[in-house]
Order: sequence, then structure tokens, then C-alpha cells
Amino acid sequence: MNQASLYQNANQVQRHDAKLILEEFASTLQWRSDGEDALLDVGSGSGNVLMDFVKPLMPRGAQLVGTDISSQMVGFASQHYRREERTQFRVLDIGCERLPQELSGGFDHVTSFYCLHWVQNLRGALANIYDLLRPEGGDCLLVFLASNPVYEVYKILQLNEKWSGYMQDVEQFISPLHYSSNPGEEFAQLLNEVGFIQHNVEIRSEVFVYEGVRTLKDNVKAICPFLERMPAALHEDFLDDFVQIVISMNLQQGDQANGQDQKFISPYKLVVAYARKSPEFVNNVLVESPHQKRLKGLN
Ligand SMILES: C[S@@+](CC[C@H](N)C(=O)[O-])C[C@H]1O[C@@H](n2cnc3c(N)ncnc32)[C@H](O)[C@@H]1O
Ligand SMILES: CC(C)=CCC/C(C)=C/CC/C(C)=C/C(=O)O
Repeated sequence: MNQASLYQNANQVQRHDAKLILEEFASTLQWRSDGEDALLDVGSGSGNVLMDFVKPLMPRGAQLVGTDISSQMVGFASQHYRREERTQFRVLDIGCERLPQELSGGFDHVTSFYCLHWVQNLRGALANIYDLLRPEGGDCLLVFLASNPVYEVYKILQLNEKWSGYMQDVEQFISPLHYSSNPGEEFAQLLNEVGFIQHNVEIRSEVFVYEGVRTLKDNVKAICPFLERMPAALHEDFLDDFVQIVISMNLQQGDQANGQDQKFISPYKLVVAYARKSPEFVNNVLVESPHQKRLKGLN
């Protein structure tokens, strides 16, 4: 996914989830008492989730770094938000072998929304997130897909010889937790392994309803990695086949032929994980936070 403007205009689900979860966790994040927080966001894409929902929660003196593996996304966000103070966007592959030295250990908070399901090396990404946080402590809020019907649609499309040539590596684009029988446990284990002492992982079952075929197609276009590999003249045909598979999976409501509005139902599982690097900070916050009850599963 490299087309920032397409994504910026068709990311309703992603914005909806990020907004609700940030409202819920705003008082759990351990804001510094001097208001000089530094926050790095992983996989910021076009930047609007970071600027619309994360930035308003932060103290006025805070520094924000939006990062993304795609230079196209970073270019778009840098240009679009060039007037924002104390904010920069830069290229970073969160699964990389070695973090840039100037980022390592420099942040009080790491956030990430709808990115980690794109990263096959989840353990490497989590180890990097741990290392981005200051040595003395810090916290992270990570939200991403454990599973989504889009992955089953991709696998069926790959069997069609019209599309198989463009989709040989389909598994690389399926969430690393999609096949897990216990994604929450698996992710919690990874958090432990990279060093997070305190964490709370939830798997939330959600449903999003796409109103009409155009809305569904635009949302698919904004994130589908296979379209950019094929000639533009084939895009509509691919999207029509995508919609037919969704219908065959009984994820459609309403029948256009009978004059009803078509709706497409997407049941998906979201990982919502909050973790802290240092237990001393946790003790302070658990005494103070009104959010304490929600975090009773923090281990
Ligand atoms: C669906 S977008 C999410 C954008 C934004 N966080 C939001 O919530 O709207 C996922 C983003 O993750 C980026 N991404 C994928 N793999 C990545 C990696 N290994 N490191 C950093 N970013 C990555 C993609 O380029 C894309 O911009
Ligand atoms: C009904 C149905 C199969 C809907 C799929 C909707 C869709 C476009 C899901 C995308 C999920 C995803 C990988 C999002 C992202 O990374 O932002």
C-alpha cells in the first residue's frame, strides 16, 4: 500500500477503531509531569490518525515522530502536515535488523495503529519497539488485525489463474496472527520475550459494515498490495471478482436486484495491546489512574 491519497480518503474503519481506542487509553498512557513527552508512531501511513487523534492528547511541548516503511507515505505526510510544530515524519521499517542510532532509546511512548499485521517479523518489530523506548521506561499502545475476512478472499483470488501471477506471495500479506488459535496468548508471549514486564493484551471481536459496493471497493483499493502490480485496466475486474467472493462467503446483506441497499459485513479480530517497559512507572500509575479497573488483567 503506497497510495497515500487513496488511503487518506478510504480509511474509515482504521480511523474509527483508532479514535475509540485512544479515547479509552488516553488516561492510561504515562504522560510525563514536565509535558516534554516524545512519541513515535509506527506505520503512520498518510498521517491523519496520528495528527487527528494522537496529537490532541499530548502535552503542548511534546515531540512527535511519525514513521512508515513507505517513502511515498512519508512524503505525503511530511508535505500535508509541514506546518505542524514539533512534528516530523521519517522512513522506518519497524522490522529492520538495526534501529537508527538517533531513534534508539529516545521515546516515552510508541503507538501503532493498523500496521503490525503487515509485519511478518513480529518479534523483531516488538524488540525494536522495546528499544525505541527510553532505557528508564516508557509505554506502548499497539492496535492491529489478528484476523480479517480480506485474507480469505485473497487466498481464493490467488487460486484464480487470472490473478495468481500477481499474488504468488499472498502469505506475506496475511496477518502473522491470522492462523493462531490463541492470538492474545501468542502476542503476550512475544511481549514477554522481548522484555516487556507489564502488559495487557485483548483480542476484540468487531464488525464493520461497508455501505454499498463502491465503498467496499474503495476501501480494498486503498490497502490491497496486489493492485499496484497489475495494469490499471484490470483493477475493476479484480475488484468485481473480490466482491463476488465476498458475496459467496455470505458477507452481503440486501440485494441490489430487489432494489435494496447492498451492505457488506466484515467481522474481524483486533489486537489491542498496552505495555510498559518499567515496573516502577507502573506502580505510580496504577495508584493514580482512574483506568486501573480496566487494566486488572495487566500482568
Ligand atoms: C493501514 S496503514 C495504517 C496507517 C495509520 N496508522 C492509520 O491508522 O491510518 C498501514 C501502514 O503501515 C505501513 N507499514 C507496513 N509495513 C511496515 C513496516 N515494516 N514498518 C513500518 N511501516 C510499515 C504501511 O506502509 C502503511 O502505511
Ligand atoms: C467484507 C470484506 C471482506 C471486507 C474487507 C474490507 C477490507 C478492505 C479490509 C482491509 C483490512 C486491512 C488489511 C486493513 C489495513 O491494513 O488498513
